[in-house]
Amino acid sequence: MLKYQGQTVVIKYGGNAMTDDAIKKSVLSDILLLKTLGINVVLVHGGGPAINELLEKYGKESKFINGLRYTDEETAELALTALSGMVNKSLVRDIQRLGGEAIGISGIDGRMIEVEQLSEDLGFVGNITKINTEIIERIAKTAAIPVIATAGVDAAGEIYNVNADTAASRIAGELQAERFILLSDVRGLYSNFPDEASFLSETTLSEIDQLVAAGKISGGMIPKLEAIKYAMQNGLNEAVLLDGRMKNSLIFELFTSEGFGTLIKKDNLDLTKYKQFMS
Ligand SMILES: Nc1ncnc2c1ncn2[C@@H]1O[C@H](COP(=O)(O)OP(=O)(O)O)[C@@H](O)[C@H]1O
Ligand SMILES: CC(=O)N[C@@H](CCC(=O)OP(=O)(O)O)C(=O)O
Repeated sequence: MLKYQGQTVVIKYGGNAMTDDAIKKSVLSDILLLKTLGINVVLVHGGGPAINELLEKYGKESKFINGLRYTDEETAELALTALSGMVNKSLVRDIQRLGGEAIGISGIDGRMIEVEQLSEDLGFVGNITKINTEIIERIAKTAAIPVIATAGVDAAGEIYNVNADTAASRIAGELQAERFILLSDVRGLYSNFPDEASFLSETTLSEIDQLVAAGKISGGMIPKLEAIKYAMQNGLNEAVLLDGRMKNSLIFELFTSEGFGTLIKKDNLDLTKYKQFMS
């Protein structure tokens, strides 16, 4: 039997990793190959740069607080247009051009991503209250890859902007994914970014807490790591930060024993606690 056959692999494709068309095509071919090998691939995407561009066209400024976009009502509409209209459909079309099948949906479809307001300061930014996975599971069982844009909807039907890392982590947790891979514009996690020598091929949640406390994490990496931590405390076993700008990084990561990006694991067992049983 092939490795991962029948298992679920959730891939989060960040907007900053999608800027080169040739590499994007190569990443999508790899994703298609995984699907052909019988893996239940679920593709969750971001699109921060596409939202920035659209806001600029409308003369609106992009403002971030701790890596999350301040979202007024108009920004929420434009974010939905950029993510669900532009980025999502271009990924679906590209997969189809490569000979595969894909169905694009947003968190609003089937009320997949239910939210409430995260904080007044951020405006229409959603805090996920529930993920309804049924629609994803139904698509994943077919020949098509579910391609998910991460808008959210609240109880009153109001639309919210949801960070794609947060949504992808929650989806991976709910689906009890075997693997959760975040493709970004960086090789992985560094203990002293961007010093190449400080690249971490493996790390744990408590080591990440120490890096955060030491001020070694900034920008979009903050919500990314918070999201991974939350999902790992709620069922997800591990996550991998991977370079989405490198051809075939997904294949190297999944099919070599060393992996390629930064593997994030729960904490190592503190063996001193079990000393009495070890004499
Ligand atoms: N310690 C760190 N290790 C790696 N990247 C970091 C670190 N601290 C901050 N970053 C930044 O986080 C960025 C990745 O987050 P982000 O731009 O939000 O990615 P994406 O758009 O793919 O979700 C990197 O490009 C890097 O500039
Ligand atoms: C609330 C919030 O910050 N939402 C993000 C949604 C897109 C996203 O997360 O895209 P990337 O993965 O490419 O960064 C935003 O507006 O940029």
